[in-house]
Amino acid sequence: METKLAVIGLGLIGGSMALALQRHEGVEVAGYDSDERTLREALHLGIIHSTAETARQAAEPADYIFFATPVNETIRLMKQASAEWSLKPGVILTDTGSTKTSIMEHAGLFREKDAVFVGGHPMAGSHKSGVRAAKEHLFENAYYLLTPASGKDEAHARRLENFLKVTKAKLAVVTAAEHDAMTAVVSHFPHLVAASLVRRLEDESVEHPFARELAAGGFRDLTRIASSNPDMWRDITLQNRDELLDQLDLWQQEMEAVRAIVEAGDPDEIRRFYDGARAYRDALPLKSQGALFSSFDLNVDIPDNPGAISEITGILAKAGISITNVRIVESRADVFGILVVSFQTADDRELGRVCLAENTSYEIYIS
Ligand SMILES: NC(=O)C1=CN([C@@H]2O[C@H](COP(=O)(O)OP(=O)(O)OC[C@H]3O[C@@H](n4cnc5c(N)ncnc54)[C@H](O)[C@@H]3O)[C@@H](O)[C@H]2O)C=CC1
Ligand SMILES: O=C(O)C(=O)Cc1ccc(O)cc1
Repeated sequence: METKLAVIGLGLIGGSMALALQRHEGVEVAGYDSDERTLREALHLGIIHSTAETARQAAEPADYIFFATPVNETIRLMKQASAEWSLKPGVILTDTGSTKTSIMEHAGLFREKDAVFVGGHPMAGSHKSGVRAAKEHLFENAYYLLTPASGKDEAHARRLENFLKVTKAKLAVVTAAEHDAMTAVVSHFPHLVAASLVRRLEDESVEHPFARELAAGGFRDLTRIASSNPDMWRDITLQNRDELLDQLDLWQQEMEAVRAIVEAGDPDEIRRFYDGARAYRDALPLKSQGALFSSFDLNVDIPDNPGAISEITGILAKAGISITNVRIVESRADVFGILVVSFQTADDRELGRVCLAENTSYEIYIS
C-alpha cells in the first residue's frame, strides 16, 4: 500500500529526509518550499515525486508530514495546520528542528484533530544549506532524537521510529527539556563561540591585517560552523535563549578560571589544564556522527607536495570510492602534512583506508 509523505521545507535536511525515506517501497513524496527555485530543483533532482502549491496542499493527503523549515517558521506552520488544514485521520506530524521546547509547547494543538505531533531532531548536518547539499546518506549513524509529548504519544513515536529506521540513524527518545539542555552544550553554544572567535579575528585584523592570513589549521577547524546559515541560527538562538544564557554565564566562569591560571603562570597548572581537556576530548565517542562530527574522516600523513594529494585522490577515484572533501590541516616545507580525506559513510571510510593501505606506504589513521 502506498504511504504518502509530505516534506515542507526542502533544504539540506528536508531534501535529505525525502531522499532517505524513499528507500521505503511505495512511498510517494510530495514537497513544498516557499522558495520556487528550490521546489523546482527538488523535483528535478528526484528528491520529491510531486510539487505542491502550498504547504497545506502537500500535507492534507499525507500519512506523515515533516516540517524541515527554520524553527520559528515551523511553529507558524504548526499553528496554521492545527487551525486550518483538514488532516488525514491518524496522521503523524513531525519536524527536524534543532530546538524542541518551544515546538513541543505547540504539539498539543493537534490533540483534538486525530493527529499527533512527535518532535524530532536528526543530529547530522553541516554548515552548508540548501537543496543541492541534500544527501540520502546524511543521517546514517547519526543520533536522531525524538520528543513525544506524553506517554500517550509513545505508541505514535514508535510508529514514527519504525518509519525512520531506513535512514539508518540511531533513534533515541528524550524530553524536550533534556534535548534543549544537551544541544545547547554540544551544538548551539559552540556556534555562538565560533562566531565570536571569527569576530575577534576581524577586530584584530584592523591592527594586524596579516593575522587573517595566518588563520589556518586549528582556527579554521574550530570556526567551520561559523559559516552556517544565519537565519537558521537566529531562530535557534531565540528559541533556546534561556539555555544559552545559562551557558554564557558558565562560560564566563570558565574564562575567569582560565584567566586566573594564565595570570598565575604556574607551568604545571597550565599543563594540567590542557591535559585534562585533551583526555576528555580524546575519550569522546567517535563512532557516532553527533552534531559536531558531520563527516567520516581519514588522516593520511603525506609529504608536503601537490603530487601526493593527487596520488591519494587518484587511488580512491580509481577504486570508485567517493569522497566529500580533502584538506590539509598542517603543512610545512620538508615535513609531513596531514591530509584529511572525508567520506560520506563509515563503510566508505573503511574501504578507503584498506585501499590506501594496499596502494601506498603512508601512515593512515582515524583521529
Ligand atoms: N543544517 C543542519 O545541519 C541541521 C538543521 N536542522 C534543522 O532542520 C531545519 C532545516 O534546516 P536546513 O535544511 O539546514 O535549512 P535550509 O536553509 O537548507 O532549508 C530550509 C528550507 O526551508 C524553506 N522554507 C523556509 N520557510 C518556509 C515556509 N514557510 N514554507 C516552506 N518552506 C520554507 C527554505 O526556502 C529552505 O529551502 C531547521 O529547523 C534546522 O534547525 C537539524 C539538524 C541539522
Ligand atoms: O556543521 C556541524 O557540525 C553542525 O553542527 C551541524 C548541525 C547543525 C544543527 C543541528 O541541529 C545539528 C547539527
